[in-house]
Amino acid sequence: MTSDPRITRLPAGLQPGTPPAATPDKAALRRQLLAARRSLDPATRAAWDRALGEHVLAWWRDVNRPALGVYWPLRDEPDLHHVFGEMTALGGQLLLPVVLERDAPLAFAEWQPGEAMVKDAMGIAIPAALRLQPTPPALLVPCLGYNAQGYRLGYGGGFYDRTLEHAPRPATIGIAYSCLAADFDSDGHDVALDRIITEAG
Ligand SMILES: Nc1nc2c(c(=O)[nH]1)N(C=O)[C@@H](CNc1ccc(C(=O)N[C@@H](CCC(=O)O)C(=O)O)cc1)CN2
Ligand SMILES: Nc1ncnc2c1ncn2[C@@H]1O[C@H](COP(=O)(O)OP(=O)(O)OP(=O)(O)O)[C@@H](O)[C@H]1O
Repeated sequence: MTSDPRITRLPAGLQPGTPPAATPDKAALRRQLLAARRSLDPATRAAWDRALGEHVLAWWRDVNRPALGVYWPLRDEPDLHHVFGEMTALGGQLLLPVVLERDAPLAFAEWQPGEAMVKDAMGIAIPAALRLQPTPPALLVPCLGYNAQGYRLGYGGGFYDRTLEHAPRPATIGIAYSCLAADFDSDGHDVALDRIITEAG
């Protein structure tokens, strides 16, 4: 097992550390980044998830907040399940995002690692016993892509942006593999994340 980026199989023109050229077409960029993430070698992905988990744990030990919004990985997003137990042991309540309606902010539900899950209408895993809570003071935000200014590209629902436009704005940590760095312009409604954590730190 290795974290050597040379063993990844990325599409031509999308090698680690080489952001793709700026494109005005976010749909095309989403397809490109989804393909890049899907094509990651499983051993590399596992090593990167372990490294990401360590960085997130170190951040969580420092920030000392009562609750953290995490995510259940979708479409080859980094999987941080291996550190969620330890994060709970450190004292924080974990919450998962829940889409209650389109064109609206996310809701958040209390979640304990290991509890029963169901799929919602969009096919996203949510706790079977939905215990809704206010937006947490800190959020891990999965990024399909991210740019040098800390803006994120998601799946096009606008849910995180609509969540972050409300006060009090949570501390936001974008989670991504470093090969998903991209060059795109932010839109007026986009909210920059406080920090992006990748496998590199
Ligand atoms: N792991 C994880 N959970 C999450 C999110 C996430 O980004 N990651 N979300 C973060 O928001 C919410 C789900 N958001 C989603 C937004 C759009 C689509 C979706 O299928 N979009 C269509 C295109 C829609 C359009 O262009 O209008 C698609 O991709 O085909 C799926 C989930 C809540 N849970
Ligand atoms: N705060 C907002 N107010 C109004 N419309 C918004 C807001 N945020 C996003 N939108 C709209 O939602 C749609 C998707 O936004 P965007 O492309 O930024 O999604 P995304 O961040 O990739 O998706 P997601 O957060 O669900 O993963 C766009 O049509 C955008 O105009």
